[in-house]
Amino acid sequence: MNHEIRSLDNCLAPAKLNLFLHVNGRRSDGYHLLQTVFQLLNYGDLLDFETRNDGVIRRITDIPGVAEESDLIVRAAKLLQIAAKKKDGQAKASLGANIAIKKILPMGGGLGGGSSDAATTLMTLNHLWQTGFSRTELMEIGLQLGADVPFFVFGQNAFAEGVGETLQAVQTPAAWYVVIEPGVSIPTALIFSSEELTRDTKLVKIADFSGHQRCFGKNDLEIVATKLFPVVAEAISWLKKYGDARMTGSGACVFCAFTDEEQADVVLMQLKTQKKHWKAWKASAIECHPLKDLI
Ligand SMILES: C[C@](O)(CO)[C@H](O)COP(=O)(O)OP(=O)(O)OC[C@H]1O[C@@H](n2ccc(N)nc2=O)[C@H](O)[C@@H]1O
Ligand SMILES: Nc1ncnc2c1ncn2[C@@H]1O[C@H](COP(=O)(O)OP(=O)(O)OP(=O)(O)O)[C@@H](O)[C@H]1O
Repeated sequence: MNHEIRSLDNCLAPAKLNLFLHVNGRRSDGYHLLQTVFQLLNYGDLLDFETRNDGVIRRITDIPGVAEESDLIVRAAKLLQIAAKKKDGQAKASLGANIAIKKILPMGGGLGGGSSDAATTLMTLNHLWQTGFSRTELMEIGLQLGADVPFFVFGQNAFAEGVGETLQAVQTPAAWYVVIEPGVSIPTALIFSSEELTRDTKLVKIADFSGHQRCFGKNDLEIVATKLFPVVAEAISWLKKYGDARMTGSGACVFCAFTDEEQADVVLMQLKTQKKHWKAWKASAIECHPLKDLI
């Protein structure tokens, strides 16, 4: 057994955007069948990991509003610990970790923050604990935590189907994205449970997306989210002056793509003077998760 304390600092949990998000149906368990393209950004939460030899898992920084035991980071570490014990019995009984997080991504923002934190935890601890799970095994563990977790473990921009777990790598355009945080937190379940949600968008083929790239499709969750949260509609309509703005995931964040960083800077400057109360930032599209090669 390896008793050495091992650590990795500043591990990125990147944000994702849903470049489009179609709702195609609903399963008998209430979960929705989707088609979406996930885009990774070079912007996100930062996590530090240090192993311990006493089997204890600790989140050593506070996240206001998220209790330690319900934090997706802690739940991910515990699921990995259980899976390792099942696989390797006694040898893995002492696996523990201290985990610190610098929370950058807004909660209920549609950027996949909690899911990405969980995926970064699975990938990093699998490496530090030397538990040897494959990418597919980690994606299966991740799916128990949330529909978006498998994508982050997959580690590449992807066309997703099913509830988000059937993934196919996809080429997306190089771009700078301006993202507006309208200042509300939107619970994903609230949007999916709306009677006004349309669930019958026709299935598309990934080849259709590859042809059109940036302006392809729509976000079916947008109609419901903007009705319940008018500030999201306001953000979309403000950003639409500059391009094809839309909402990511179940909201609340709104984004628009630009070819050049300078164009993104101009939009951010305008926003600063006209809409001082909205937080906004730019990030570039990335092809792979920075921790992809840990697995
Ligand atoms: C909207 C997306 O962000 C698109 O990327 C995801 O599909 C949501 O992923 P997530 O935040 O990881 O969501 P989960 O924590 O798995 O689910 C939250 C709630 O959203 C609803 N939900 C989620 C995903 C899905 N395909 N169908 C659903 O109906 C369910 O009511 C579920 O209880
Ligand atoms: N580490 C975490 N970071 C953020 N939220 C967490 C975390 N752990 C648990 N949660 C819970 O998950 C909820 C959803 O947070 P998250 O930031 O993932 O939303 P989101 O960006 O809308 O996700 P998605 O795009 O997947 O719908 C939060 O309101 C919070 O209660």
